[in-house]
Amino acid sequence: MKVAVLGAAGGIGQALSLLLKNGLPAGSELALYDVAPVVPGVAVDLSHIPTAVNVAGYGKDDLDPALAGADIVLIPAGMPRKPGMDRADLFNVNASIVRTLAEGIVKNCPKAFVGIITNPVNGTVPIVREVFKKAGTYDAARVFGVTTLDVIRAETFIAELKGLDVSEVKVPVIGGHSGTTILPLLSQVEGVEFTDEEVASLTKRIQNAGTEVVEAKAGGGSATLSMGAAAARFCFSLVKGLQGEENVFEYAYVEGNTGDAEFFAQPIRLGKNGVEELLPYGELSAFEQKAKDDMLATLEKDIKEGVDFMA
Ligand SMILES: NC(=O)C1=CN([C@@H]2O[C@H](COP(=O)(O)OP(=O)(O)OC[C@H]3O[C@@H](n4cnc5c(N)ncnc54)[C@H](O)[C@@H]3O)[C@@H](O)[C@H]2O)C=CC1
Ligand SMILES: O=C([O-])CC(=O)C(=O)O
Repeated sequence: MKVAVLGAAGGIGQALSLLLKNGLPAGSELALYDVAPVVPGVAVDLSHIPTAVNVAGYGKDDLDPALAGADIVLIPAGMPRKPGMDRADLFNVNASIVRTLAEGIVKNCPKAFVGIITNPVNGTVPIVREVFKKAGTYDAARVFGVTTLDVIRAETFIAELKGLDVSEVKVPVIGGHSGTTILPLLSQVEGVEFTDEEVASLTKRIQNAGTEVVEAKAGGGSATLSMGAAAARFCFSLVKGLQGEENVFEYAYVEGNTGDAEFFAQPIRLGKNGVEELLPYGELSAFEQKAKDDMLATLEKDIKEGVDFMA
């Protein structure tokens, strides 16, 4: 198993790479690519951890060897938000970074599973699709916008509020990955009752959780450690699917079949081909239905921005 992390020297990249070094199956290869000159040092640093995962660092001119033969590519490369910015404000800088990296994937590992973390996820995932389509290598079952952070936040906040064991709390989060496009389905959380006020305030907190971190870091960036944990969880699920394990489920922003928007986070079953099955998100409460109806225009605009960038 070879996993490449593109943007590996950044805040997310380093946290994620640490978790992968400790958690990938024995014999795996971890390829760390970044344009920052510190990346070989990050690789040397990690290589001193005693696990049977081989780590190699690749500098800015070595995208091709970093990607050669990769089974999974995770992309946290690009600029994070500062206070006062929306994720959409990152589009101009990050769109071309994602395009270049996607072109590298086409050239070196067109069959890899690709997890896109770079914001704005609503628009960067369509860019990757367009690059792959142009090259004739697109397979919707292998391209994922990573929205796992929304899921783990929802689980954490609900467990805290209700005094539950967080490992037992499961929360569907559908839609996109910014503001109101993030839609937690609190009506489907098993064994918990919420008042209308709790539904309204929890939904808002989950939607604004990224901004909560951006403001707390006060100009020092956005979520990196929780995102590292979220991306590692998603990667380990991809690995389990690839290894033939059954019943591996996650939520991700994919070109799916909900009929809501071209790309939409929905439940998926993972397997050897990536998305093995697209699952329905079930029944929505009146509150959730309205929230979904209200945000679809924003999500569609974000998707169109990504598609238009490649036109
Ligand atoms: N999907 C999600 O839930 C989340 C997404 N993010 C996004 O992840 C991205 C990265 O965030 P951080 O790690 O905090 O930023 P960071 O600034 O700490 O790290 C970004 C890294 O990308 C590298 N980079 C820039 N251009 C590159 C290129 N062309 N090729 C390879 N590497 C390149 C930089 O050198 C840097 O090391 C941001 O766009 C951020 O908004 C952040 C949190 C959650
Ligand atoms: O808020 C941001 O800019 C980073 C992010 O996507 C998140 O933390 O969910």
